[in-house]
Amino acid sequence: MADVRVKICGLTRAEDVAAAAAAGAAYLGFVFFPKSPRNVSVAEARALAVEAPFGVAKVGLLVDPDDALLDAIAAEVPLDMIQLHGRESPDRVAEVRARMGLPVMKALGVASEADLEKVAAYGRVADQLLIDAKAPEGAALPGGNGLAFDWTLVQGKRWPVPWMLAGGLTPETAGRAVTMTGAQQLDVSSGVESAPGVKDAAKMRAFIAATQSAGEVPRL
Ligand SMILES: O=C(O)c1ccccc1N[C@@H]1O[C@H](COP(=O)(O)O)[C@@H](O)[C@H]1O
Repeated sequence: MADVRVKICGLTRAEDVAAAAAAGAAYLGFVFFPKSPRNVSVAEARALAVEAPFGVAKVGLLVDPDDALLDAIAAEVPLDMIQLHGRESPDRVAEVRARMGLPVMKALGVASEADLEKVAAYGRVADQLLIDAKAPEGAALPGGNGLAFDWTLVQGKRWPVPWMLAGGLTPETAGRAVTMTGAQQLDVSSGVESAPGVKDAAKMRAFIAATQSAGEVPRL
């Protein structure tokens, strides 16, 4: 049995927050990005976050946020972590971390070995890394596209801080993702939806169950 921590991202309804937590999610993600079908306003995120069960980490996903948005979220939404999913530099990651007084997880889009060269610089300033598929050129969203990357790129890698695997994961692929990469944390959004932005409780349960019954996490 693998003790894998799962983040369910892009929650927009109270019933989905409850279902994700009941299924065993370790992290709940709220997307603050108007182009996303999973976007929530600051007020909507607050309503969801205050009802989230104790002990489940609430993560705010932002894409190149300005300080006004950060301050509005800090004032209203009880979060435990910030996920930066844009083109934020290492210096900006450090600034956001200090401004919010919260740990920051920096997402890095990966399509080739060269993309992993950035890990060292971000590993010095971020608390966690999220290794995601690189969004295609011209895509409306920098993540949440249901696209996977070549997992062999992360096999055997050691990161300076804890990391999550993301990108196109589904209940059908989650177990193999854990076994192949040794990831101890997975992040999923579109793979547990019945339509863009609509979470599916059965898929969330199946996803988390698949991670827990995956083979022993190999020591790579
Ligand atoms: O989910 C979104 O709408 C989103 C928008 C903007 C940036 C990131 C987004 N989601 C993150 O993308 C990855 C992969 O998602 P998927 O499982 O392939 O749909 C994940 O980290 C989400 O948090």
